[in-house]
Amino acid sequence: MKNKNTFKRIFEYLKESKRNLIAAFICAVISVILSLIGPILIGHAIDMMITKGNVNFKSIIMILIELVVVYSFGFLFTWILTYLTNTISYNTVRSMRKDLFDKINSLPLYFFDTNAHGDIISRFINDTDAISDGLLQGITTMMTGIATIIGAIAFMVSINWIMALIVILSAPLTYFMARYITINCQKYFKAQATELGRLNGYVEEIVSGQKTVKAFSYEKKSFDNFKEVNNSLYNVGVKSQFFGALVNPSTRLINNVVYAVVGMIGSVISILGMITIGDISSFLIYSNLFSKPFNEITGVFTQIQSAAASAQRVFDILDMESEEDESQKASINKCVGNVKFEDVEFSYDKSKKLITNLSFEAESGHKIAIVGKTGAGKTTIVNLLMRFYDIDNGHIYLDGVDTKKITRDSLRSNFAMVLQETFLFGDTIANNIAYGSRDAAREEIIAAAKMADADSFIRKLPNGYDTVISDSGSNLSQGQKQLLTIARAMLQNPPIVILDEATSNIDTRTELKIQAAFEKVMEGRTSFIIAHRLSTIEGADMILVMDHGNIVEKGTHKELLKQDGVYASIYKSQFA
Ligand SMILES: Nc1ncnc2c1ncn2[C@@H]1O[C@H](COP(=O)(O)OP(=O)(O)OP(=O)(O)O)[C@@H](O)[C@H]1O
Repeated sequence: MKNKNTFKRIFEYLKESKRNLIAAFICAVISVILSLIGPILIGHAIDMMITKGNVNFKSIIMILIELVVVYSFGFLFTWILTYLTNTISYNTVRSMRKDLFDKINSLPLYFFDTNAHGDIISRFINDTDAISDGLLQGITTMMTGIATIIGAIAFMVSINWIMALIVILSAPLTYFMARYITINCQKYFKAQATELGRLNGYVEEIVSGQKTVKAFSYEKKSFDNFKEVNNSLYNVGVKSQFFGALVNPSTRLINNVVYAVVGMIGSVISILGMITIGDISSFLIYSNLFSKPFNEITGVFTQIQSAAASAQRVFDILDMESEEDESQKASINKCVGNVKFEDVEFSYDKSKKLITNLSFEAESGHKIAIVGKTGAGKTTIVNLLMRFYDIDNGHIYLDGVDTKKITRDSLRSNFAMVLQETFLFGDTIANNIAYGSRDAAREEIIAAAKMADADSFIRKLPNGYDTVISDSGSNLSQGQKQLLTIARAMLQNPPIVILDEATSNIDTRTELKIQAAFEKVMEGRTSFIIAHRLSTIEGADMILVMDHGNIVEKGTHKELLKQDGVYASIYKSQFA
């Protein structure tokens, strides 16, 4: 049932290429008709050279010329057919990839947090490739196959209907044999696509985490893990081919037996004078032409099944629930920057409560520091502020407007984030700074970089602002990357900023630079700073101390020290 639905959905995509499909079908029919005329001509030629000294050379030469013309046109139409089917298959897969990309952009962050990135990439690349191959083979073979079968039947019946009946009756046998085998190996094709995705996921993880792999001397273990996934892909691959490869030879076997039987019967009725040698020759060619598509169709069955399994994996993503449609929601322009959390409840895993009753208010221009031990829920506050995740209960207001009632885009355009894990794109430094402000002029980019104190190091790079960042910034230091993201936030110039202090990998001098840049970016903006070193937040307007998802203390540095609670104990431990 699922398979049937998958084919139906592939067919929906094929509809986009309706014109090309019709043209391909016409080409298929013409090339088949041309290939079917050949055997009749050959039969006539044979009948013209029956006995020694009794050969009609003139007519044979005429037939040869006709044959050359027929086969030349056959070549031309087959070539056009191949070109058209390629276009159809590429177009279909292009549309699928477009839909996939569109879908990926609309999926909630939860999807990326819970799925291996390599597996998602595999669906994009390997699975769509398998669909393309399946379509290419499937369309050509089906079109020419069906036309050849119908044409060959007509020609065979016109030559001798008894022999034709024998050939035709053998066809279902071939079909059922092929079907039986392919149904049985379908599960292996599914497993193959899954294992390929797993392999992709693993390799991606190891490549991007190479530093950690090396630091922990994990090479051997990672190689063992890789071997396990690789072997399991090998095993399902071999199993699917063990059964899949049976299809073609077994159908050929049936066809060859039928071929021999028809030859024998033909020679008997020819002795009885009911059929000429030329007709038997033509008939045998037709019987071959008739059975060939069955072999080919059954041959591509495996490929089509593999394409269907891959298509299912693509459709699984397309069927996932996107973030809620916001076309009816209002947009907000630049806000003043008043933020209010009111009785907010939220948990990632709905069976495990995290934030149960969180309320606080941040006035425009204020600096709010969020502190707490690891896993306390600091990043979660950011996730909720930006609506990367939606809250389960309560309200978050921006300038008094419930953020659920406005579009995510307009909400997010009021924020800039500088995270610990900086992400840079494989583009120039200038374009990376202008990522959130695409229309920015070069002078504005440079001014932002200067404010973030990034200008001096950028100028020392081989191509200055036009230096292309390689592999998400591996040619830059951690501190330099963070300065770039601060410049990005400066350029964006939003009313609210979210800053995540870096905890590691930064030398003291760069850290001071970052601190200074942070101070500048916070000026005149509502700012949320996830602080790890309490020395940097003494001047904050409000410090939220978090534990187990909730705020356990709230106030200024002085007030919290006076309370002598959690904050005071963390502070003392850092400055003891
Ligand atoms: N995407 C997620 N899915 C499920 N649980 C999550 C997810 N992200 C975080 N959590 C859990 O939610 C809790 C709060 O995590 P959060 O990342 O907000 O902590 P944090 O205070 O920012 O920690 P850190 O200082 O280590 O970054 C943790 O128990 C964490 O395991």
